[in-house]
Amino acid sequence: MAADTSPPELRCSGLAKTFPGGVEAVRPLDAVFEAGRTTALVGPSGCGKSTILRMIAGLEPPSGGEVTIGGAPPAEIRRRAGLAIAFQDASLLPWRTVRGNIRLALRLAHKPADADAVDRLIRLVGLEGFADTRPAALSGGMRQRAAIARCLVTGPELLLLDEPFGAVDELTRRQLAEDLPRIWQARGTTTLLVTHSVTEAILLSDRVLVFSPRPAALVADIAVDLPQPRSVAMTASADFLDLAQTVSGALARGIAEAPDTLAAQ
Ligand SMILES: Nc1ncnc2c1ncn2[C@@H]1O[C@H](COP(=O)(O)OP(=O)(O)OP(=O)(O)O)[C@@H](O)[C@H]1O
Repeated sequence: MAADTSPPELRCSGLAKTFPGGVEAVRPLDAVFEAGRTTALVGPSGCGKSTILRMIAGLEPPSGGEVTIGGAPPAEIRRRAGLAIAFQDASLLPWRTVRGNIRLALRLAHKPADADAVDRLIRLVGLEGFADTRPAALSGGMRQRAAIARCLVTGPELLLLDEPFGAVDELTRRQLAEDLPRIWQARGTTTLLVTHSVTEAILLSDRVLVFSPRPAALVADIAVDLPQPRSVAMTASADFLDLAQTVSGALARGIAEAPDTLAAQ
């Protein structure tokens, strides 16, 4: 792999956000995300996880601190189309088919149209038979899966996933949880994943960051040292259950130590 395409290290230094109206969403965050690793961000609803992801993507200006990706501001990785983001509301272009939306991502990233790669991803996310369907004729979960395929097709260096499986049924979710890490690990993609599911966080990641209720403050930084590749069957193992208890315990501690949370939500 050429040096300029190797996955970059992501660094948050004192990264903080207070919105102009005075809502404090993110307490200063110092974290380094190693290249090629997957980190899950978990925390109570509304704590500030999406705000962190948006600041990392350069879509929301921090009110304090900074984000650097490979030593440069987020605008740089966006300029070279090395960043892919899937948010909860899969924003597909309504007038394009599934295949058309995925191909467009390649075109916008100035990458060659690889019809085989597009079809492989469509199959991987379980949309075989819907390649020529427009978003309006898909379910919410199918749209999310199309958006995930669109993110992956460009082979991003940095992948930001915000509750990407929110509208996906349990069976497909399990399948995606097994299949997707294989893709991004094989490519050495640095991945950040926001999820409400402790199981998903552990299954998909090398590391879980647990945040307090708003304003999001880092409560725990937990290494997930389970072997790869992982399968859903592992969720019943003693090691997995131990980790799940550690993450749930940290979540509970964050809530207990933020007594003014309910009033502030
Ligand atoms: N543009 C904005 N202006 C003011 N407040 C905002 C803005 N965007 C988000 N917030 C507030 O910041 C807080 C954190 O929101 P954010 O979406 O980051 O939380 P989250 O942890 O991702 O939530 P969820 O898990 O429910 O998706 C919320 O209280 C939200 O209302």
